[in-house]
Amino acid sequence: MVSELFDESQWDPVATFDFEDITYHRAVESGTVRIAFDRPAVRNAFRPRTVDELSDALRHAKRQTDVGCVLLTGNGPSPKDGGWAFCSGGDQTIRGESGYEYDGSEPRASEGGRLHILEVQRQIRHIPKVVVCVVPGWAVGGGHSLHVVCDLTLASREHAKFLQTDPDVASYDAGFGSAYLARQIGQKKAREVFFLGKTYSAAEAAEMGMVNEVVPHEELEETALAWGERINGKSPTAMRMLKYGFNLADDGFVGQQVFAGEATRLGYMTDEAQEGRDAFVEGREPDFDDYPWHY
Ligand SMILES: CC(C)(COP(=O)(O)OP(=O)(O)OC[C@H]1O[C@@H](n2cnc3c(N)ncnc32)[C@H](O)[C@@H]1OP(=O)(O)O)[C@@H](O)C(=O)NCCC(=O)NCCSC(=O)CCC(=O)c1ccccc1C(=O)O
Repeated sequence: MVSELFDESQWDPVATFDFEDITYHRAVESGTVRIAFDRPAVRNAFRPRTVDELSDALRHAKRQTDVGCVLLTGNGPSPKDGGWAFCSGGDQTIRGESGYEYDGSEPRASEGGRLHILEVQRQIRHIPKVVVCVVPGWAVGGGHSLHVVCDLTLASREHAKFLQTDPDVASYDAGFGSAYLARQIGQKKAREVFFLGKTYSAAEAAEMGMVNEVVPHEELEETALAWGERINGKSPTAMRMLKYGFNLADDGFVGQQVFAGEATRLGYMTDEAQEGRDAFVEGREPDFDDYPWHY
């Protein structure tokens, strides 16, 4: 069983990979993929292997031109105690002096401690698709930050809980996890999340503006899939430009670069741009007379 909420008839495994810490599926009937933490016994805490796998799955999803929506969730419940989690952040049991450490048997063990969940945050931020965080239980620490960076968050009414423990374990996401959270819920509330470390229910998180919708636990994944279908019905170009437009001001020059790159792609697709290319290739002056100075 992948997860108690997972409907096998709606999904095919993505065969390219042999993941250990996550599962990766593609919807049978729509351009939606589902990437899920699969360490429910530790509330889906991530270790370096988990982060590598997440990164590989996101890189693969990015390149699927018929996929418009990525669902990021956590499998469950825990076989130990039945508890549910999206993700409880970095696995504290393998945290070394300079980051989270591979187990000695893994090929990358010699690389030392890693903090590369931040690279995954940037992948989520830049992927030209809508990423929906589907929260079936705890979203804590680095798991909370992942929910913050996703485009939308859908939460289980009964089991979703939101908590920032970073300062309890002397960690600090001083990037998207805190500063971008403040954009979502306001400075006072974001500071409360980190400085008081209170646990918020799904309803409270929705009230604060960091969760889009709260649904009964049993309906979580079917609602997420329905959101994916809705998203996939829209114009890919419009959705991509909107995502990058939403990101632009907060992401500085990188935000501008990503948005401008897509604007360049649109430019390349015009006859006008092709005239520029053809003129160079044919060794003649370009003739842009047919192309108006639009206003
Ligand atoms: C998540 C809890 C609130 C759940 O509480 P509860 O339901 O009572 O369950 P427990 O009995 O506590 O837990 C069950 C079981 O799971 C183990 N476990 C839970 N979380 C972790 C974890 N993060 N690491 C390792 N193991 C975990 C727990 O020990 C139990 O095991 P048993 O063997 O059954 O006893 C609660 O569990 C909790 O508070 N967990 C810790 C949350 C936490 O502090 N997370 C780390 C925050 S720091 C972080 O995530 C850093 C991330 C990062 O890489 C980063 C780096 C640089 C900049 C920014 C970041 C960033 O934040 O993203």
